[in-house]
Amino acid sequence: MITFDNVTKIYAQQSRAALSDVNVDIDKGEFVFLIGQSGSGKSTFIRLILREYRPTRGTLYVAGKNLNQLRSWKVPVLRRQIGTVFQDFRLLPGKTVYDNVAFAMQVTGKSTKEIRGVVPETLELVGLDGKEKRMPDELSGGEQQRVALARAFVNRPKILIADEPTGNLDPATAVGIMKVLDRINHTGATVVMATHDSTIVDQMRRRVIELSSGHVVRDENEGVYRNS
Ligand SMILES: Nc1ncnc2c1ncn2[C@@H]1O[C@H](COP(=O)(O)OP(=O)(O)OP(=O)(O)O)[C@@H](O)[C@H]1O
Repeated sequence: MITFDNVTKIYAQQSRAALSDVNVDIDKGEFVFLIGQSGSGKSTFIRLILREYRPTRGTLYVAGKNLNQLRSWKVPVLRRQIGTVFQDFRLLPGKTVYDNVAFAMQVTGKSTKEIRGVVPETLELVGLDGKEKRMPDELSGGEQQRVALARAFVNRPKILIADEPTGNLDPATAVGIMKVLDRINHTGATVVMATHDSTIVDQMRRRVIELSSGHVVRDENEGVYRNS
């Protein structure tokens, strides 16, 4: 589903590579934690998958496409196959929970009938049924992140990228968000989550890819945050 083939990324005006000779293969349906200190290259890894940048060297394949060769006008088609959530939720403040999620379907041209079927089902999946009419500022942080997850997943993308999704949440709330991500993963979606949350990584025991100064220094199944 995602293949980094000897990928190096050097930003303009920088001498040091943000990612260096990265070789990683992520299969359909995998759940991967991306860990590493601040500046180790996690965001760069994610931004390359989203084709915000191209590799300086090496080749990147996502959902069957060679991103080096992907034409700019096809990038939106790629991004429709990738759901994203971030630490800061990024909801539309003037829209209800329902409308925040429905909007993601409207922009891809889905019919009202389809939207009326899929949005409630997705809100139930993330544990928000009954809260459809609330505004974002009437929700807790955990609930706002659930809305963001519903919005990211409502079009049933093949890949879900979560960049520090629990970074603003207390530990108990974070566990609830991880349960939702696990549920989404069990529907067959590939999940890549960048995190600094060692407790979560240690609890979940999924594949761990650790970056250090742009290099993959560890890639192990059922991994933990710190290798002792
Ligand atoms: N747009 C950019 N232009 C130049 N250098 C950049 C840019 N974005 C990131 N970098 C540099 O690339 C390296 C990797 O940064 P990156 O943001 O990928 O790390 P990170 O692991 O996501 O860090 P954090 O945990 O703080 O989000 C750092 O040295 C950073 O300063």
